[in-house]
Amino acid sequence: MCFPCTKKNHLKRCKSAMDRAAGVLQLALAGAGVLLLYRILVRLRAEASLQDAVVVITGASSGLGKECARVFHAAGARLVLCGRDAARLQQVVQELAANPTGSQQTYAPVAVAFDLADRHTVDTAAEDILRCYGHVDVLINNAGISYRGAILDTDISVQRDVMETNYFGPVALTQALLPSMVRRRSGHIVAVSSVQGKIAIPYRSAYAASKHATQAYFDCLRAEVERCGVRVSVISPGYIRTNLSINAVTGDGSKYGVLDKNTAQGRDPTDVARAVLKAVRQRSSDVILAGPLPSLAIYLRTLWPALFFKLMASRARKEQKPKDE
Ligand SMILES: NC(=O)C1=CN([C@@H]2O[C@H](COP(=O)(O)OP(=O)(O)OC[C@H]3O[C@@H](n4cnc5c(N)ncnc54)[C@H](OP(=O)(O)O)[C@@H]3O)[C@@H](O)[C@H]2O)C=CC1
Ligand SMILES: CCCCCCCCCCCCCCCC(=O)OCC(=O)COP(=O)(O)O
Repeated sequence: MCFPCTKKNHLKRCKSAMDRAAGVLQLALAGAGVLLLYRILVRLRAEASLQDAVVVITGASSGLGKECARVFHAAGARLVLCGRDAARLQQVVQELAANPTGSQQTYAPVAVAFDLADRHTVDTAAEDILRCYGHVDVLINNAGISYRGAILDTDISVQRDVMETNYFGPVALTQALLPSMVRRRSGHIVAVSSVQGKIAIPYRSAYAASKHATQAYFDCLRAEVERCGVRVSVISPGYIRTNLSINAVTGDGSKYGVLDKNTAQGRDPTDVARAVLKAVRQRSSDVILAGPLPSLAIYLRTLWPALFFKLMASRARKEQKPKDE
């Protein structure tokens, strides 16, 4: 009796079917092995790519930018660190230069200080950046400011100022550096956006609008320059433990000056910087670094907008200041 199928006189046919199945299984295993090997090789090739790479980081004087500087420095990148305050940048340069890491060859970073919100300085800064090493491999548009306020109480100049820093500044720097990347048919542009580039939360209009604009611009750019060998990643983190909320502007342009609970309890900036490094290594297009609730909110905004808007209106009512009532 044939053991596998229990039919009498069936052993021969059944055996050959089993042989065939074993052959198919072997082939599948071999295929999976080749695929795994290929992926490991692709990964190794990508992981090696940051040694000596010229990486420009804006907003490198504090928070996420400073942590990005640390992790890209440790990966062997040649850094150009940007921010408004030359002295704070110099401090980061010295900290990194004093910290050679492991067996990796590291380089002392260079600092280029300029104000992203000043449209007259960005082109000159881009020329200074290009003069450092002759080209740029990775541009990380990280600098940004936050905002707190009701639209009714917010001066239009504040709406414009936040857009200048968070949107037009990075766009101007990107467009100034892009032609050289396209000429070399190589480069990677990262935009640090936010969960608020995917969903808009009440009393954050200027910030959320600037991040939505960032998402849209860099999505367009990704599609347009892929054929030129230039990659684009948009990173959308949830709360990160930095001074962002302290530096936020309010409706009248004054500084908010408070470390919000959400920000204080946010992710470790080093972890987020590692995720930025991974996105560059893996050439990821769009990365959301958020917990389940914000991620669910992003899906809800697309799949059930009416419910999302109701939840946001209820949030706005709860946050409403007494003077608005
Ligand atoms: N913290 C959070 O919860 C989250 C942050 N993000 C994003 O991460 C990015 C980094 O913010 P984070 O590290 O948290 O905040 P920080 O306030 O610590 O860092 C902001 C950086 O931007 C620089 N900067 C601000 N304005 C300008 C300007 N006009 N020109 C040039 N540089 C400027 C600052 O440097 P200097 O003042 O010396 O010029 C500083 O280095 C931002 O784009 C933010 O929107 C996204 C999601 C969550
Ligand atoms: C099932 C869905 C329920 C809806 C819940 C809404 C959840 C909203 C999550 C919001 C996450 C926002 C992350 C923001 C990250 C960021 O950019 O932070 C920078 C800020 O300045 C944040 O300002 P905030 O005033 O919001 O602290």
